[in-house]
Formats: sequence, structure tokens, C-alpha cells
Amino acid sequence: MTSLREPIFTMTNASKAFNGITVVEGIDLQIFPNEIVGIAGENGAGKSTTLKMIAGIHPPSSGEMRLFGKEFRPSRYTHAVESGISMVFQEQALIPNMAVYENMFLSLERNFSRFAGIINRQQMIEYSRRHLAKLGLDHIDPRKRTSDFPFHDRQMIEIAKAFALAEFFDIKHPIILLDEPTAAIGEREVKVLFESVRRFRKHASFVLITHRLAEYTELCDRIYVFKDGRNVGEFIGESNSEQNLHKAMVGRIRDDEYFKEHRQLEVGNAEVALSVNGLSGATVREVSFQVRRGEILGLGGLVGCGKEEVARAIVGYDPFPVGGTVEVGGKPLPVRNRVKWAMELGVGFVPKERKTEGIVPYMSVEANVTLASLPAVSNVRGFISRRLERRLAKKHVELLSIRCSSAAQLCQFLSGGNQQKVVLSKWLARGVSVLVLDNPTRGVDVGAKEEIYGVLRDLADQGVSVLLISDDLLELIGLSNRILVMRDGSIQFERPAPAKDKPTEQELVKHMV
Ligand SMILES: Nc1ncnc2c1ncn2[C@@H]1O[C@H](COP(=O)(O)OP(=O)(O)OP(=O)(O)O)[C@@H](O)[C@H]1O
Repeated sequence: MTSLREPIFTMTNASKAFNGITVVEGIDLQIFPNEIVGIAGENGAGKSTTLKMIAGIHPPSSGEMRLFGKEFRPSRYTHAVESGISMVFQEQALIPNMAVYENMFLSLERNFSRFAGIINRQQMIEYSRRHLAKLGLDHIDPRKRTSDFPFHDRQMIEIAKAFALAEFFDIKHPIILLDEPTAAIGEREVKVLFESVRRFRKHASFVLITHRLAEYTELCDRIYVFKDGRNVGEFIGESNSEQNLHKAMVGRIRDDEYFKEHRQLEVGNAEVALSVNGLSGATVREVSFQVRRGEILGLGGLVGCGKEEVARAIVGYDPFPVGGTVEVGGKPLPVRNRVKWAMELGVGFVPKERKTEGIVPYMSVEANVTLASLPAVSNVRGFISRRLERRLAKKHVELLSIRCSSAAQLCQFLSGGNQQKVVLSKWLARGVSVLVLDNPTRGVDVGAKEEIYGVLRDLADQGVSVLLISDDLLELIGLSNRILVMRDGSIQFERPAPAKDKPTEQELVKHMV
């Protein structure tokens, strides 16, 4: 639906350098009214940086931007918001211990003051409630603390916030930048989001970044492809296919053997590495299963079905449910100090929320990669050896092609997908016997996903057992030896998934709803 009308936003020959290192260069980009534009590219290609240039968070080092026909040089995010541009961030920007309505109008409270500067909270609450309802989020009480809501609800709150701000500043045609909005939400929430975007495009334009190629082809009118910080292609209409996008991004056609199914092992009666028995609690009921050596067990279900809680209970990330036991290699995992014991018994965990739970952002890549392997990088006197640390980190940075200026770079400055690779590397560096993965390829580009799938097959060959939780059904089906489907906190369905007899998506979805 590309319009012949004038673009409402243009970026011409823009570049951005951090500390003298150019990360994007020569970017030309246009946004037309009512348009949904995609920006695709590998991890670190410069997609988020470009959105941040538009949003005034990282003003361009050179180049020009024009908004509604006028030169546009936001020096802060609030300038962009006041001009009609808001961004839904890849990693959530909401403050967890504040009420939802406070988050929605953070730093704009003075606009809701009645007299003598007293803030009219009731007005803010009602305004928030109305905007949440517009997105079908009636179940979210804006007076509640933001941290009371699960990740996918918080994501939707950010989107509602973007719409609310546009109306608040009386912007006739806002531009809403969506940086991987679907990375951590399930299929049902993605549907709600996409329906909202389609509905709201009458009043707004959108820019979308996602690592699910099908979402570009489903939602976008036009897609830019970035590679190594440059804009290398543009796809419209017919040319806008997953194959074309994959080829432009990765430089080759997508492998038929994307999930490396030919490498899937037959585990037969191999020894049981992880045994979960009768796990029960607030959100899970009598969940029992076993994972054998070298097996990849997939755990699927809609958001809220309890699959994440199972993973978190196994590794002790959340208070343990009231009942049930977990054994690793035949040894019971105690409830007290479970996180420590899980590590001790060789269990690794890649959580969904990498920024808060997976990495230490203010530490370097090498420190993060080796964080769980301190004995291996310590010298005989027990001090950390920089040389050993560097050597171990280098190996894993190469193994997963983590894109960083050097292993000494702080993790917070890595692109989202590369941070995710660091989380996985942390456990590969330590060496584990059981790996619990909650959406391990969230935010990871299609080429790097393929590398991670290869690594998982290598680990299975070495006898590592994997419990894989994924909202990406094709990934779940392609990788797993066996699949369990959860609904309402309990296991509803079990299906072996040998390489030559994989279940269909429909077969699994039937048991999810
Ligand atoms: N504040 C910063 N300081 C230094 N380098 C940065 C900063 N922000 C981004 N970079 C670098 O810029 C490059 C592009 O990062 P960007 O986040 O734009 O990539 P991306 O295409 O969005 O990747 P992903 O798909 O993984 O999110 C990366 O190499 C990253 O390390």
C-alpha cells in the first residue's frame, strides 16, 4: 500500500558512530502516511540504532531527517515524543515498581495537575484505562503495579502507552516504532497486536523490527534490509517474500535442513538425565516428565499455560511450587538454594528476560561469558586469570559469532540478539549436562538461529539433555525429539517427534486451546 503521496518522514544519508566507531552509515529511509514499514537484518546490522536515531535517543552523527516537511533534529527522546514519534523498546522501558498509569505518563504528570500543582491522578488513571481498553487490555487495572503483570502484558502496556502519548500531544498522524514487539509474546498476543496495528494504521504509521520473517511479509507494506550498518535492499509487494528476505539478509538461500533434523538422535532408552515428578503450585498442576541423555524435549503451549513456570521451578528462579520433586542425574535437587545446586549438578538456564536475568549489562562480554565458569578461569591461587578468561571467552565469541567490537566491550552496548548469544555462551563455556532454554532464539536473526540449532545438535551428540520451551512452533517441532503440550497448568498431550514423522503445527495447537 505504498502511497504516491509525500513521505511524512525522511532520513537521508544518515550515519551514527559511537566512540569513533561507525555502526550505521549512508542510511536512506522514508515513511509514508498509513504505512507499515519493516527493517530487517542480522543481529548488529544497525536496525535498533536507526530507530533510536529517529527517536532522538542517539541523534545521527551526520545526515538529515525531515518530519512533516520540516527539518527534524530531536536531541532527546521526549522531543521526538512531542513531535509524534514514540518507540516501543526491545527491552522493556517500564519501571516495574510503579503503577501502570504512572508509567504511561512518566514525566508528563504536570500536564494532569488540577490546581496548585496537585496531580489529578484520577484523570491519569481514566486516560490510561481508556487507552488500554482500546487495545483490548481491559483486564489490566492501571492502578496496579507494573511488575504485577507478566512480560507479555507489560509489552502491550508499552504499546498502549505509545498510542496514548500520540493522542496526548494531539498528533494527527504519529509514527510508532516497534522494536521486536513480538519477541516475547505468544501467538495469541501477536494476533491481538497485529490486529491493533492494522486498525490503528488509519491514524498512524509504523516501523517494525522482528526476527520472525513471516511477520514482515504478513504485516509490512515495504521492507528495508540492512546489512553491516548499511541499507542494502528494499522489498515491496510481490518481492516481499520470506525467501527473498532471508537471502538478502544472510546472503544465501534458506537451508532446507534449517532445524538440522537429519542430525536428530534416536535416544531410545538412554539414561534419564532430568526427572520432574508431580510439580504442582499456583500455576502448574501435577507436571511430570523425564528427559533422557541427548534428548531435546519440547515444551509448548500458549502464553500463561504454565510452561515457563515449570522451567523456572526446575532451576529455582521462582519460589518453588507447593509440591513435586526434581532429580538431575538421579540426584534430588534440594528446594533450598536450588539455583546454586542446579548449577552444581550441571543444569544451565537461558531465561526469557535476558537483560534482567541473563546478563550483567555493565560487565564485559568476556566477563559475562565466563561468569558461570569461574573455577575454570581461576589460577592456582584462586584468582581470576585474565588470560584464561580471555581465551575461554574468545572461543565462545567465535563459536556463536557474537558481534562485538572486542570481548572487552560492555554487554549493554551489544545488540539484543548478540546479548542473547552471550547468555547461551555462558552455559556452553561452563559445560552442562542439562540445559533448560526459555525461548533461546528470541531476538536472534535467522542466520544466527541456524548456528544455534547446530550448537544444540552438537550438545545433544555430547549427551547433553535439553528442555526447550519455545513460542515458535516451527522451532519446537523442528528441534525436538518429543513434544509436550501444556494447557491450564498441566500436560495435555505428548507426541514423539522423530525426524521423519514430525507433528504439524495444527496437531499441537489443537491441544493448546
Ligand atoms: N550505545 C552504544 N555504544 C556502542 N556501540 C553500540 C551502541 N549501541 C549499539 N552499538 C553497536 O551498534 C551495532 C548495531 O547495533 P543495533 O542494536 O543497532 O543492531 P540490531 O540490528 O538492532 O541488532 P539485533 O537484531 O541484535 O537487535 C552493534 O554492533 C552494537 O554493538
